[in-house]
Amino acid sequence: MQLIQEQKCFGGRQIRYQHEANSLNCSMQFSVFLPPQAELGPVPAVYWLSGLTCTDENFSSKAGAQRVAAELGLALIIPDTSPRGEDVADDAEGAYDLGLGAGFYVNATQAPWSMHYRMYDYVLNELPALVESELPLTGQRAISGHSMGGHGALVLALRNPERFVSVSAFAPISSPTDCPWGHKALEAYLGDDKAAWAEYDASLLLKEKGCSLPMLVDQGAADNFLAEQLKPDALKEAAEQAGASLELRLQPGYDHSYYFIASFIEEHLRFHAKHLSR
Ligand SMILES: N[C@@H](CCC(=O)N[C@@H](CS)C(=O)NCC(=O)O)C(=O)O
Repeated sequence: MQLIQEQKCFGGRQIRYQHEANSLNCSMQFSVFLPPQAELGPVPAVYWLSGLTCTDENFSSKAGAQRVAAELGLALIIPDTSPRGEDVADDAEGAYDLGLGAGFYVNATQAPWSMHYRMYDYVLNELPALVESELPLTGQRAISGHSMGGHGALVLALRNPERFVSVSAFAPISSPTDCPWGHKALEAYLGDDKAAWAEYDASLLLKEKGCSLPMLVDQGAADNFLAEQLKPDALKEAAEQAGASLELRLQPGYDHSYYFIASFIEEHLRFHAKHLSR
């Protein structure tokens, strides 16, 4: 991987890398924050998955996560939200919720998407293997994300609980099989195989498999997407049925923006640090 940008930040390093991603058949950029403790030895990592329209730079520049990550000795690993490049398929109308910037963290099975759209494999396998071999990381991982990325974080953790110590989300798409964003993406990427859709629905996975990991979810009560797209009640019901340890907090007055994320990212990082240090 090639370093393409670096800034000092809270005593640590905010870095941007580029590499050839085998799972995605394209060149990708991602961001990393290494806390000052990484100068002395390996540190655990929190993976952050962003939402629709984002690149790795939205979280890096808007969430203000570095101050607390530096205090807690946590690395932040921030991938992009879809494959990229001129030969990568995009929605014909350039819609923001399909194609570029909208990979939904799935392995697409349908043409033309299946050539590049394998963000599930990329985030679960290729990216951790790469950063853990090249950077001072212990291999302990927590995962979090926002909206489409909250969906990705929950699905990755629920399907692979042995890979993570804890999971959290901000305004996740809690049941993509039951909302317009999810329907559109899952139909395009996976076709009409509803069993395949269910493998990417956090509420259905939680109901079916339960979850041994600690889960923290924050949702803004003034989020425009809450009722139609996000549906956190589905996640809450699934957790109750499965006896899983989900803390779901409705935050009065907060919307869907990075102002909401910036307000609670400290609590999420402290939550993950508690589990990563065990
Ligand atoms: N553009 C869409 C919404 C896209 C959106 O809200 N994206 C969220 C994630 S779902 C985001 O993080 N946007 C980038 C940003 O705020 O920096 C719309 O206006 O309906």
